[in-house]
Amino acid sequence: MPRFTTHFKSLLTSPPAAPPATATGDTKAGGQSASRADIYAQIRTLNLAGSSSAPALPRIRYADLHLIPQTLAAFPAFYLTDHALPAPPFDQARQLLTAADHIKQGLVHSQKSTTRGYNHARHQGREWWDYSPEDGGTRLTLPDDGFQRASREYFEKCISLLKEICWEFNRSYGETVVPEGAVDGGGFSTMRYLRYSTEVFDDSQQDEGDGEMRTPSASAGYTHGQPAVVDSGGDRLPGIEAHTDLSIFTLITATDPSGLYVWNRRGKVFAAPPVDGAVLIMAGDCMTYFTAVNGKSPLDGLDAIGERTVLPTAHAVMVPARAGERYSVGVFLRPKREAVINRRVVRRQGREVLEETAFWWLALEKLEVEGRKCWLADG
Ligand SMILES: O=C(O)CCC(=O)C(=O)O
Ligand SMILES: [Fe+2]
Repeated sequence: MPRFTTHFKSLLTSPPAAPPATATGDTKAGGQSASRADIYAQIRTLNLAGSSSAPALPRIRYADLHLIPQTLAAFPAFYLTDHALPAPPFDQARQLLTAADHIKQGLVHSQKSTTRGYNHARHQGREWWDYSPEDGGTRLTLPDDGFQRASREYFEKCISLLKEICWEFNRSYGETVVPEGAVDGGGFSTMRYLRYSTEVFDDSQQDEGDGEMRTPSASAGYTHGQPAVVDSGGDRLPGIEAHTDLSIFTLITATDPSGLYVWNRRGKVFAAPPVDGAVLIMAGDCMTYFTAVNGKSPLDGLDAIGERTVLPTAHAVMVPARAGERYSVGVFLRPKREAVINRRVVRRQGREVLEETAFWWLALEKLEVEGRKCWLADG
């Protein structure tokens, strides 16, 4: 069976199925997909010019959740406004990510989990800590009641909101898009505090800096080897390489300076700066499995892509040189490990059989992808 990587490559670099009539995000004339080099060139240009010169992402009010399914079939992400979420826990992110090294060391997961606790990977201009929801967020965390309360509250409220968006898909389409039991108890959801700063560069390995974003080689952690993001002058910038998230939905809030970019299936880049009082919502890999054409899977390539299919939001962070530190908080709604995320019909030994894909399989398969995450666009 061809690798998962190849299929996703073809999904994201081939002209998409016709968007719905109301869609405007994807209808760039010509329908040509952009190469990875084009996308990074666009991001670098916007990054230098300031994000206000980039096309804007749509804004949806909480009262209009029903607009989300059609919006996500047309745009790679959207802002949600007028929600009732608490203030994002940036102070908590700062508190943890600027704590003394010996404190951070005590928060590293003993089994080197990449989704629990303080990350053990080398620092490539960003560092991060993952909230562990088990036992009410009391594991691998700071021994501080205020910190724990604010983190738990933000995580739980965001997860409830993302679940509401899932039910909105089911309601809008009058059928089960997101299986009900998949996110019971929060599934395998988590929350991440990130800090982007030149202070956290790892200087043990230098890069020649030829103006390309780097695909880190696969390792037990997120990255190793070169810094992830290098600008055309050879400056290393805090950032995160191009990827999609292993989630159903991801909710992001960030401080200035801006630095997050998302792009659609035709390679049109949108800036996603922080917007006061709004949260940014992106689609994760699971949405493509949930919204594939009936009986098809993203593993079937373009055949799986219909009008309603939501592709995972490709995104990258590049913080402008000398712009100062950026903090962000990402909340990832994920299914339970054993949840079936897709059923497709395949021919085996001359017979048609129904094949089920479980979330744990997708998670493992994604770990196999060379470079782990940067497998979206050709180029
Ligand atoms: O910092 C951000 O805005 C994005 C972080 C991100 O993409 C991730 O952790 O998966
Ligand atoms: Fe991400």
